[in-house]
Amino acid sequence: MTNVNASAALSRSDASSSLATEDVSIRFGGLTAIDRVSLSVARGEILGLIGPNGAGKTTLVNCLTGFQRPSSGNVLLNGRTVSGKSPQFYRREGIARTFQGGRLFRDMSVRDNIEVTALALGYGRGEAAVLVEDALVLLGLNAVAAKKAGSVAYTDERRIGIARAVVVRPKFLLLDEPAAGMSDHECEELASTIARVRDDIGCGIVIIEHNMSVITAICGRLHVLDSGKTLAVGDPSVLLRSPEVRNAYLGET
Ligand SMILES: Nc1ncnc2c1ncn2[C@@H]1O[C@H](COP(=O)(O)OP(=O)(O)OP(=O)(O)O)[C@@H](O)[C@H]1O
Repeated sequence: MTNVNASAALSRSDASSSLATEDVSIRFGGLTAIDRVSLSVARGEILGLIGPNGAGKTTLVNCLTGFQRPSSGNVLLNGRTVSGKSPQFYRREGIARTFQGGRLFRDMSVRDNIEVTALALGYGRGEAAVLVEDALVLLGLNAVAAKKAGSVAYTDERRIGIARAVVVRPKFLLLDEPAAGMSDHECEELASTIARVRDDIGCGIVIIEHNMSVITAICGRLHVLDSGKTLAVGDPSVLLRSPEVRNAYLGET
C-alpha cells in the first residue's frame, strides 16, 4: 500500500473541516464490499476516488452520504461521528451528492429542477431564487434554464444534477462518474466547471471517475480502491505511474 498514512494524518490535522471514514467495513451478506477503509477529504480539496469496476467506490460514496450504513467503523464530519444518520441529515449538514442515473424531473424546467432542491431543504422562495440563478451561472446552464430538463443535451443533464447538488452551497460534494459518456472535449469542459465549483463554493469534493484526463486535470490527491481495500493514497502524478496501481486499475502488468 502506498502512503496510506497520509489519509490518517489528514483526517487528524483537518478534523475541524473534513469528511472521513475511519476503518469502515461494509458487508452485503457474505461479500465484504468495503474492507477497513479510512478516507478523508478536506474543505477546498478535490479527491479522486478510483479503482476497477466493483472495487467499492459507489458503496463508499453511499456511506459518506448516509445512503449506506457501515457494518463497522465510523463516518466522521468535522471529527464528529455521524454514522447511522439518515441521508437527509447528511444533506442538511452540507454533504451533497450526484447519482449516476441523474434522477431529474424530466417534465419540469431546468430552473425548477434546481429550485425544488433548495425549497425542499427549507429555503424560502426569494432566497431559493437567488441561489438558483447563481447555480445556473456556475454550471453554465443559463441558456437552457427555461427548457424542460428532459429536452436538453446529455452533458447539460449531467450539469443539472451537479447544480441540484450545489445549489445550497454544500461543504462537501460527492460526484459519481460525472463525465460518464462524454467526449474528450466535453470532459475537459466539465473538469473546468468542477474546479470552478470548488473555487467558488470552497467545498471539498470527492469524485469517482474512470476518465483519467478529468482526474489528472483537477484532483489534488487520489484514493485508490481495489477489491474493497485501500490500495494507495497520494499524489495523482505519482500514483498513476505506480506499477501497483496501473496493474490493479489499468490492467497492466
Ligand atoms: N446493495 C448491494 N447488495 C449486494 N451487493 C452489493 C450492493 N451494492 C454493491 N454491491 C457489491 O459490492 C461491490 C462493490 O460495488 P460498487 O458498486 O461499490 O463498486 P464500484 O467500484 O462503484 O464499481 P463500478 O466502477 O462498476 O461502478 C460489488 O461486488 C457489488 O456487486
